[in-house]
This record gives sequence, structure tokens and C-alpha cells, in this order.
Amino acid sequence: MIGALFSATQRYRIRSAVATATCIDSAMTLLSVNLNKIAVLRNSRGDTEPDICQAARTCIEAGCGGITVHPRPDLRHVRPDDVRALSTLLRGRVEYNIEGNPFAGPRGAYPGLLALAREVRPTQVTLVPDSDGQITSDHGFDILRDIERLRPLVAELCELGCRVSLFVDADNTTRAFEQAAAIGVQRIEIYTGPYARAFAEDAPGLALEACVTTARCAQQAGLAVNAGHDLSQKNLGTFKAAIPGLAEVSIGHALIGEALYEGLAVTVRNYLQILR
Ligand SMILES: CC(=O)[C@@H](O)[C@H](O)COP(=O)(O)O
Ligand SMILES: NCC(=O)COP(=O)(O)O
Repeated sequence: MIGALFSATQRYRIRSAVATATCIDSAMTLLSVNLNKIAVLRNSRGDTEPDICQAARTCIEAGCGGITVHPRPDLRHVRPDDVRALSTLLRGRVEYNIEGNPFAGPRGAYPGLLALAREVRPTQVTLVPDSDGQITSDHGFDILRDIERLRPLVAELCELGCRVSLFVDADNTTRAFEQAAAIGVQRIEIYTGPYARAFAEDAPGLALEACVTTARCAQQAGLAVNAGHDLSQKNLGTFKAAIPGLAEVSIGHALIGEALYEGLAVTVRNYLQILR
């Protein structure tokens, strides 16, 4: 019946709206482990160890709800073949979140974010406006400025069945988020770098408040809220407690570093304990 009444895109949006509403109501925050840094270590010797799929299996067995990768055009860490291998491994087990700049076109062995999404159809694609050569992500989209460029990309990703999340700074308004929702965006990911820096300086107040306000504006516009960048066992608890309905955190750099001391499975379980 529903199939006859609605197009594929409309059906997808209805499913997403139900999922988003469930997330906003739920106290659960999904932990998506970013495996970029496993690939950094492997690439430093140009061989196959440490094995990114083995790391993913360990995280899944420890209870994580998702795996994140952020392939970059310079192939410094996760490479297209990793994206493909993880897709096979994760399907039907945990969520798969692929991050990247949708405007960085194909280059050499890097086919571009959209091409990878067409191939592996991850659960979620997080659009991040990185420029080439950035050491790491350090800002989000200017939604009002970028909306027309994003529109066709978001539409295609929705058609592919991917949930779309936009990486944003903690300074956006409900109006901007309403525009994002209108083109099919289902989530935002708050860039938490400034919060992490402020927390390290024992003064998280203003940066955290900005995240709280941004999360509230997004939820008012019907978007679910993810967060990521430089989150760690030290700063995650305070963040989680401040953001009701936090749907997902993606954590890589600190988690993989901490795993050197305690092991990957124990570290993942520590994060899950914080998110409980
Ligand atoms: C969007 C974001 O904050 C993360 O993806 C972060 O940029 C990790 O990417 P790198 O591991 O390449 O630094
Ligand atoms: N989206 C953020 C992410 O995937 C991991 O960021 P970080 O923990 O490596 O800073």
C-alpha cells in the first residue's frame, strides 16, 4: 500500500523521519569507531598490518554500533579498497559511516566520495567541507551559503538509500537547519574540536553551550544530532550529559591512541560505559 502511494525518495524520507524521531527520544548514543588511524599505522610500512578489518571486527565484538572512515584524496590513511572491504564486513552488522568532502573530485586512485557512496551504499554519508591537504577537519559547512551546491548531492545520496549528515560548526541557527532538512539532510554532526580544546584548558563552558544551542536548533528543525572530532574518554561524559538525544559520536584519534595502552576491545567498552 505504502509502496504504491509513495516514490522511493518519499519512502526513504518517511523511514528516516521515523528513525530520527526515535533517536531524538532515545537516550542511546551510538558509538561509531573511526579507523583512519589504523590505516595510518599500516601505511607507514606499506604492508597489510595492522589489519583494518580485524580492528573493525574487534570493535564490533566489543559492542560498538558503527564504524567510520574518512577517505581523503591524498590516500594518507583509509583507501578505496579499505572502504570496499569494510562494506562487505559491516553489512547487516553495524552502521557504516563514510565521511568526506563531496566536492573533491576523483584524483588518481581516489574516485571521490560520491563514487564510493554509489559503490558501497553506506548507512550514512557525512559531508565535510575539507580543503585538500588539511591535516584534519577543522570547520563545518556554511549551510546558507552552500545549500544550492549541496542540494543535488544530498538528493542523490538519499536516492542511494544513505542517510546524510552535514558536518557543521557549533554556530548554526534553526533557520539554516530547516533549509538543510528541506533538501533531505537528516542529521548534523557538530564539530567538537573547539569544545575539546576548551575542555583541555578547564574552561569548556562557552564552547559546550554553543554545542548545546546548536543541537537544540537542529532538533527543532527535525534533524538528529551527531558529534565528533577530538572526543576522548576525558571529555565525552561532560558532552554527552549536556546534549539530550545525542544520536551518535564518531571517535578515532583519541580512541586508537588510548587503545595502545589498554587494548582496542577494552577501550571501546570504556567508551560504551561513558555513553550509557
Ligand atoms: C570529520 C571529522 O572530524 C573527522 O573525520 C576527522 O577529520 C578525522 O579525520 P582524520 O583522521 O583524517 O583527521
Ligand atoms: N567525525 C569525527 C571522527 O570520525 C573522528 O574524529 P577524531 O576522533 O579522529 O578527531
